[in-house]
Amino acid sequence: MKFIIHNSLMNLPFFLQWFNHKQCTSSVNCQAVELLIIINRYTVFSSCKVLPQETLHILDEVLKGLLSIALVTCFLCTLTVRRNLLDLSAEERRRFVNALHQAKVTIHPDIVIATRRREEIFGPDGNTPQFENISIYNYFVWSHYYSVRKTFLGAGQQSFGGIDFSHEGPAFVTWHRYHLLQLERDMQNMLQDPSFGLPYWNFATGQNTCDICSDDLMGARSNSDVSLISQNSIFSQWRVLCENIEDYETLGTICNSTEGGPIRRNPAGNVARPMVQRLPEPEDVAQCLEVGVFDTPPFYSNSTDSFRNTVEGYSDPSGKYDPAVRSLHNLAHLFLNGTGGQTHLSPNDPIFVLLHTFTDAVFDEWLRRYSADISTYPLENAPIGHNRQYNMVPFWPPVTNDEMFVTAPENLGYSYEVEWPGRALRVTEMITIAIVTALVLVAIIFAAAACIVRVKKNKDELHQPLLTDQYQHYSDDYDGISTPSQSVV
Ligand SMILES: O=C(O)c1cc2cc(O)c(O)cc2[nH]1
Repeated sequence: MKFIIHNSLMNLPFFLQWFNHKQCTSSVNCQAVELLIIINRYTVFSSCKVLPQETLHILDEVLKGLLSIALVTCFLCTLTVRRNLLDLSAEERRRFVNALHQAKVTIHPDIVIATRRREEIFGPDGNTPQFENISIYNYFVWSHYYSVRKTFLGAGQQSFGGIDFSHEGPAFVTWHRYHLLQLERDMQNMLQDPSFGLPYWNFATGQNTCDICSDDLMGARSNSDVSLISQNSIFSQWRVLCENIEDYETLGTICNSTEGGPIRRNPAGNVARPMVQRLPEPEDVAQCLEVGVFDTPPFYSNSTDSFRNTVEGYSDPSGKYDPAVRSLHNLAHLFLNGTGGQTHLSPNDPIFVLLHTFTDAVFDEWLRRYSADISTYPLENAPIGHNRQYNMVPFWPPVTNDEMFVTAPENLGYSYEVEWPGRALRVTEMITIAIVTALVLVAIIFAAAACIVRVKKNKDELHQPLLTDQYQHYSDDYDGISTPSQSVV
């Protein structure tokens, strides 16, 4: 028992790092930390009887301090709000763009990347480990590349492209969720600001222009080359990682930290593919959220009536699989028409971050509406890496898909500030509403007519001479009539 408390004190940085790794992921986790510390307090009292009372008191105070740190961390974690990029003030926009650039040029404090496969990881002499430092943002790029990279099968052989740990399967949403969480946490640490939240790009505008491609945000189009970013944007200076895909595939190497050419982006400019010249409609999001089943066999890109495949964008927005269709997330990637449209490269364009936070917001809304129903998330038979309890490649420390299948505000310490579009009415619904409205109108007209008739009838009755008047008249006449007693002879 003494070991536990000693350990928790000595390993405080590690402990907080672990705590942070879990992103203060839930109030349950926060409570667990609280409980752990409280338990330790009591173990001090119960097991360290040899210590003088004063020391126990000091230890108790130290532990109370730790508890406060943990609780403050919890409190700050819960403050992360992901907002619409277009709603940020000029100052907030500037800070966000600067933060991204800082992440692009700051060496990741904890991570190095492997640049060779396991067989060659110790280098040609067996004594030169093949790892490299990498920047925070480039690690974000590299981990996405790694998740989609082809498998080297040997010199002179075609690499195998059938494995994708992050797309075309149920893990699409969970993998990208953790990918973003990792970047957000790394940036929070870099900025020393635990409330920093990644904004989102609501790409479902139905427009054929990129509304966030301005120089105060993700960069306008260059005047000199339609597929480049304007010189007025810092992103025109960014250089792309993992470009040399042919080399990796033929030599059996892995993308390293060497940067190459500039980001290419030509929104709506794919003349050969008119379908990707326009962004998804707001209605598409509303329709996608109506698909209540998370995923369906074969848990792949040809799944039909699957929420995951619909938001990923291999189905039409109502959930019907169609090989010719690209919608929602896929359509937004292809609309960018450049670096952001190629899976091994796409995170090099920082729009990737915003496109995926929005996709994650749709996922989170789905989780909320359907009470995070995980029953159709496959335990087995999904593509490799996509089963429910499998670790997501290549994240470290290991994290499984089901750990990300939880509502974000309650479990992961962040929320989205977003309003969801209402779904347009179907023809059958419109007909039903028309019939009901017509019936109600007929009923109102009928009731009004009945009322009018009744009022008129009452009015007529009111205009009839009163009995007293009649009596008066009779009486007047009566005066002129001789009474029976006055006998007229
Ligand atoms: O062709 C597609 O549907 C497509 C392209 C593309 C690029 C990307 O980075 C993704 O993450 C997905 C994706 N889908």
